[in-house]
Amino acid sequence: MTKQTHSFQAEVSQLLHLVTHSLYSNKEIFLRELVSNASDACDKLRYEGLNNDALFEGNADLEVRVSFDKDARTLTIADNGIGMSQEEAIAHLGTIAKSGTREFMGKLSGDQKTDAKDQGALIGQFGVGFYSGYIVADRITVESRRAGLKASEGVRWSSTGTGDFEVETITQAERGTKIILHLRDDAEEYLSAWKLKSVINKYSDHISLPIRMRKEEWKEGENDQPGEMVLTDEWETINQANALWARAKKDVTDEQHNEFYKHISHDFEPPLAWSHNRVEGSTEYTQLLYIPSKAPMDLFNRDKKSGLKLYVKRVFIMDDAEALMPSYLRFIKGVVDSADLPLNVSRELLQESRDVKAIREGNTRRVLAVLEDLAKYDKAPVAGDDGVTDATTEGVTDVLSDEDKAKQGKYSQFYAEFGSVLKEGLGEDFANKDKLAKLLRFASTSTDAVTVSFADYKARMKEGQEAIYYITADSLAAAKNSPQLEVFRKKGIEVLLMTDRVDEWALNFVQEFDGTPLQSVAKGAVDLGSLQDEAEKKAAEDAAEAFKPVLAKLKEALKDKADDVRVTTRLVDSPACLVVKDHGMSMQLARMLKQAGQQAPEMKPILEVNAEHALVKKLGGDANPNFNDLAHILFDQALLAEGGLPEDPAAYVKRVNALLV
Ligand SMILES: Nc1ncnc2c1ncn2[C@@H]1O[C@H](COP(=O)(O)OP(=O)(O)OP(=O)(O)O)[C@@H](O)[C@H]1O
Repeated sequence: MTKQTHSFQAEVSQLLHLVTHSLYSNKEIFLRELVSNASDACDKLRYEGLNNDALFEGNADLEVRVSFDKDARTLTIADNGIGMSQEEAIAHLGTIAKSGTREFMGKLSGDQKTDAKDQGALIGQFGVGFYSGYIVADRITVESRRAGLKASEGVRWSSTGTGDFEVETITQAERGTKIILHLRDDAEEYLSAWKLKSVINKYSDHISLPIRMRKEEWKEGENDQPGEMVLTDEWETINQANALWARAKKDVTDEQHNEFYKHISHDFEPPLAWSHNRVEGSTEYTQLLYIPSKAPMDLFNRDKKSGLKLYVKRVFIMDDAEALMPSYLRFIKGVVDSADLPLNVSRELLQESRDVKAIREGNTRRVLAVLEDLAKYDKAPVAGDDGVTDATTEGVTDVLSDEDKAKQGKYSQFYAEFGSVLKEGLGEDFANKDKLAKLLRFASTSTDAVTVSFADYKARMKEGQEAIYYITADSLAAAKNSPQLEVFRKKGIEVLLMTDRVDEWALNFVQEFDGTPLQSVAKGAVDLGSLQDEAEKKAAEDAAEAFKPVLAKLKEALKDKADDVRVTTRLVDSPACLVVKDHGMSMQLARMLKQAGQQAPEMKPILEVNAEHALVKKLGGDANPNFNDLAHILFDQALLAEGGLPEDPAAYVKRVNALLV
């Protein structure tokens, strides 16, 4: 192929512009990105080579070489990994491969307020892959040959990073890729072995391949000239070159974990927590699991692949090994390195393997244990609390180690990001249902913060209270103002306020907690049991008795709308409310299903009326000429109060207006 010129994809030009204009404050990350790509390329070769030994071309010692040429002012990062064909070089280096990068770019350019410096700081943490080379280079030349292709089928790609790039065919004996950076004037510092080593140590020490540089030697000066370090022909390994997860736990620093996590997840924030273990027994494996700090944008896509990489005896096998984690923990990132699985294991085989099942169960247990631990130290103040202690930290002494102190607040952070997905586990993972129930947090009538666990609630239950009361609603405001809460408020009984869309579905799987049943305050008749005294019970019965004739008329007037009408003691300030039968679907869920275009059972709610309320009293007997209109208004208002809409809003308005004039 003679030299051809191609244009960059529009997003690449945009990215390159940002890279060159805003990243000067954090230049050195380019090396992390290029070494990371080289390492990925070697992993790919090792994997493809499992079934095709010829790809190694007689050399299976994979490595990355970093070298520089002071005179030519170039820095080269070379690997003997999978390499690129001509088509691959055009496709991969002319477009943005990572969907995450594209989203990130969208966010950056959408936010006009961030100036170039802030943008620089942001992308600096995020990493922009190959294109980060342009932070320090005014031209990048890539020479590559894909493993298995003929020497004459190599490719040279070259660009100044402005608009277009050139490609031509070259002959390259060794497979793999050389990234040659023609350094800018202000990037001369990278022509120093000392500088390069320090950056590689900082960012790339976790890379399991050897990263090699030419050894330097001190050479005495001649003729009174000062001595200097000169490069020799010997290559030395400058990193630890063993897989991070295979090292002893105590030998891995937090910074190394942070860098490794960023390398495997492409996340730009450090992880919230991690767990690193060697599991021995009938199935042997090493697990290194990270809980991210932030949820990805596609968290609720249940088809999203898990974030675990599978290795077998240090050989990379696959990304996104979904069989290693249950779907509700799909946000966990990390590595599993198995000692037992065959090297040629396929995705299909993974689904059926007993070892994999054991690993999945082990991973699940481990993640839940980390979450339990974070939850134990989560110091979330409850309303009226001075923030010093609360029920969640009970049992924890005041003298916390620094490590435990660092855990404070992390569970709330985790829960805000991932609480909803965790709830999927209630329906998915019956073996761990009890553990998951302990990890749930809700707002309640005592606090708007989503921090109340079932255990906290139980510890605060009133004497004689027999159930954990909760209400589901579309929003916190709707839940808090729900008429169904009135009697609970009056009696000072806490009610959990559940406002997450999945709550009602998830609660189907949790009927009780630690022996105490869960009871929706919007379902069935209220039975406060021994929380109600005899006098109250008697008064309620009398009121119901006296109200019977009106009730009969109400039932008749509303027979098309209400399944039943009854007198209730749950209301204090409101005239009426709607409830559903004990095990019925809540009105809120039925509405949600309908909105989502799904089948929801046609159901008529029960209208409960407060016989003590002035409006209800006004309904009166036969004499009231407006009885029918009032009855409908009562029903429609109860519907409005719980977030619904009257079936015929115009008729409702007409009725109210008729009474107002
Ligand atoms: N050293 C290399 N050897 C082989 N291919 C490479 C090398 N460097 C880059 N590539 C190819 O170029 C593509 C683009 O690289 P870039 O750094 O922009 O993002 P990325 O590495 O794809 O992100 P991710 O790591 O998520 O795949 C890579 O996916 C890879 O196919």
